[in-house]
Amino acid sequence: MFEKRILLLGLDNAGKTSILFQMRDNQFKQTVPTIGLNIESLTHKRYMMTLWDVGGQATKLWKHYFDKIDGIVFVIDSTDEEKLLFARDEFNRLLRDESLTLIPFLILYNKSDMAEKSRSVEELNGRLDVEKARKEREIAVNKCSAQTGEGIWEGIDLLIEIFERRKNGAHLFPDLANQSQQQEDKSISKSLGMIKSSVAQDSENGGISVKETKMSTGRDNVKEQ
Ligand SMILES: Nc1nc2c(ncn2[C@@H]2O[C@H](COP(=O)(O)OP(=O)(O)OP(=O)(O)O)[C@@H](O)[C@H]2O)c(=O)[nH]1
Ligand SMILES: [Mg+2]
Repeated sequence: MFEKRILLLGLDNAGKTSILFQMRDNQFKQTVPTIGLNIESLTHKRYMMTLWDVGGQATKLWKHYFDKIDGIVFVIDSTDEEKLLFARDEFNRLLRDESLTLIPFLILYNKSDMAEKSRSVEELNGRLDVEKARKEREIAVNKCSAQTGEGIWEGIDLLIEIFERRKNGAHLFPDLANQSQQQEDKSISKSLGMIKSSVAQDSENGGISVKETKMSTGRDNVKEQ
């Protein structure tokens, strides 16, 4: 079983909580605007996913949840012409955020059940400039409806395909992945170096005093350079 932390982001009223409840309960439930967040852990295929549904009214607070996440599901109301521009701004802000450089995205164009108002994937992709963003980021896209449930799991499966590819060492942007790996390795060996020298100092002062220094690298088999 693989554990993944996934953030559900998007403007208020996009349908994040409705999607989360549909995934959890297999039915459409009435929601109220989210103040704070909802968290649900769901198992799908070989993945244990913890989904963090963050309220869309306070977009400035999103960054507090960026640490240690594996994917972002960005939900857009496909029927809301007026809000598309704001959604694009927020989407671009996420793409520019340095701590998210390697994070894959799934964009869900929600409310597809409102057939008359719901825009096509092609049009929405164009409005968000998804093709441009895809030049340096893995972005899956799907239309869905939290009301009928259609398209949600299909979208999640696309995200899982990205996780699977990466697990097998096939990163779509290997240069970016390597660069970030090297930076991580450097900062880890720097920390290990600091621990070593502090232990050495202690033994010079006569006696071995082992300091309680716990480190979590987040990775196994870290090689020192
Ligand atoms: N027709 C239709 N309505 C939907 C769908 N998804 C959500 N809604 C409605 O859209 C409104 C907002 O849904 P929420 O799930 O609360 O939206 P949210 O993104 O969580 O909003 P915040 O918590 O404010 O960020 C509610 O009235 C939902 O019933 C959908 O797929 N189809
Ligand atoms: Mg909500």
